[in-house]
Amino acid sequence: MATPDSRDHTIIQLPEAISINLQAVRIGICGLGTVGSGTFNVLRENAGEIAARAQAPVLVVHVGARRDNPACDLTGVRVSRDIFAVATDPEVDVLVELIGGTTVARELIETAIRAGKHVVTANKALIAEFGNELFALAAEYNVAVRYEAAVAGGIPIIKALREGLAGNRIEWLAGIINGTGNFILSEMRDHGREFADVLAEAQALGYAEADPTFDVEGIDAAHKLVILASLAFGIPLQFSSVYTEGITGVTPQDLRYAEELGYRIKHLGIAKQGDRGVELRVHPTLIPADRLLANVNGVKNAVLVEGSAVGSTLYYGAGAGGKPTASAVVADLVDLARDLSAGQISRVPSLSFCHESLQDLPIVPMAEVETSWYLRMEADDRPGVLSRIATIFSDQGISIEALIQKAPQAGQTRVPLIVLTNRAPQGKVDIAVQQIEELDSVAGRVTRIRVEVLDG
Ligand SMILES: NC(=O)c1ccc[n+]([C@@H]2O[C@H](COP(=O)([O-])OP(=O)(O)OC[C@H]3O[C@@H](n4cnc5c(N)ncnc54)[C@H](O)[C@@H]3O)[C@@H](O)[C@H]2O)c1
Ligand SMILES: N[C@@H](CCO)C(=O)O
Ligand code: NA
Repeated sequence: MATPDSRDHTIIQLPEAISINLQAVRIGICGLGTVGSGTFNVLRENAGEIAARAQAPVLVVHVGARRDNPACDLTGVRVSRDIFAVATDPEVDVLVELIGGTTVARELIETAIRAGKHVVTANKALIAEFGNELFALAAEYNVAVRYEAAVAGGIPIIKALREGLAGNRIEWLAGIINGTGNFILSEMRDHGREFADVLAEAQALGYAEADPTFDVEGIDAAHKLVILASLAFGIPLQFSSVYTEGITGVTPQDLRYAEELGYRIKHLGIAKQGDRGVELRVHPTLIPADRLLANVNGVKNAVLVEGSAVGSTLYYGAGAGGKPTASAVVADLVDLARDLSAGQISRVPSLSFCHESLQDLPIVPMAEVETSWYLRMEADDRPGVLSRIATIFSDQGISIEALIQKAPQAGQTRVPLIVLTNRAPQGKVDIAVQQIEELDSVAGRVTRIRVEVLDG
């Protein structure tokens, strides 16, 4: 590490209390898009507080970017078009990877680790899919890989699970963990806006992934859920085990009917551990409208964690966006700077549990996962139809909590019928739905959305 006065770019005003003789932590940022530019600017704007907390100036010395970003004043900072020049720069202590994706980003991080650099990343796809390998490589080279920004943007949920809740057995967690998806559902519900129109706005605001199907098909939430589940239960990262359903099938009609029934539809990531193993699932979910999670709107995220000792705790804040995500990246940098000054970079294991203690618990098959269900169908409005449907449910041992028949829509002979069931395994519901879809008196497919009450 260099002393700040040995560099020509030390133009940041630091409080006098921070000794100028302290060694600076030298940062290389790769990727100067939404999060990269946010991180660069937060480090500049809050340099005094950051240095006071880190007990050392945290200085960006090298930026790797395809092009400059007008939002960032790069005067005095080395800039390379080749991001690998940052990963091998002997003057860089910590590489911040903010390019995204799992190919070049993986190679970049591995190069940095092999060059003895610590890494901070916001890349949930990379951690979820290749985190096991990256953490092992980092351990081999005695460097840290930090990823607070990878889950729920600015909310310090990784910190909470790795450290704050370390005294608990985590029973389950449920979260709104994709800002773009929550923004879309909120705008559709509150302002009747079109899905595609809101998605375009989320992209313009810098919330969406480079490929927005990751947001709307639930893949991004699945990446994040896998990370949360590993931290919560001490299991290796296993992206392929997550059941993933997005929000593209949620209609304005269902948002409205849910509301009428006293529920809201939210896209949730849910991880639960029980006697039969671990449930890992991402899907739209009806939750009672009076729950805190039901009232998390727009780009906000929230994660509800049920711990054996603490009970329920809830973490809320901005789930996407440049500055909020930068807040998490910079928090990792401050943490790392503190660890570096204490000479203890692996004080907290990457996945909270010691690597040797990670346990590959069985994943509960979806057919066995029990929830309540919202089922909507179009049925003939004539005697006997309701009792046929009710019999199909009772034959599968599924009890009906509510059955509502709506008025027919203009020009329609069939009526929308909504069934709310009590808790039942998905396998039973699959059979009942198939039998209902085969009835002549029911048209088309049955819309199915899970219902969770999220009781602590
Ligand atoms: N945007 C958010 O709100 C948010 C929140 C949390 C995490 N993330 C994650 O942060 C990462 C960055 O996201 P973003 O929204 O800032 O994306 P972005 O597209 O705004 O920025 C990425 C930048 O990296 C650059 N880049 C990509 N490949 C490069 C290469 N090979 N060489 C040089 N530059 C390259 C691009 O030109 C772009 O400027 C992603 O992993 C994303 O999942 C984003
Ligand atoms: N695309 C992501 C960014 C934050 O991880 C989201 O909308 O939540
Ligand atoms: Na976070």
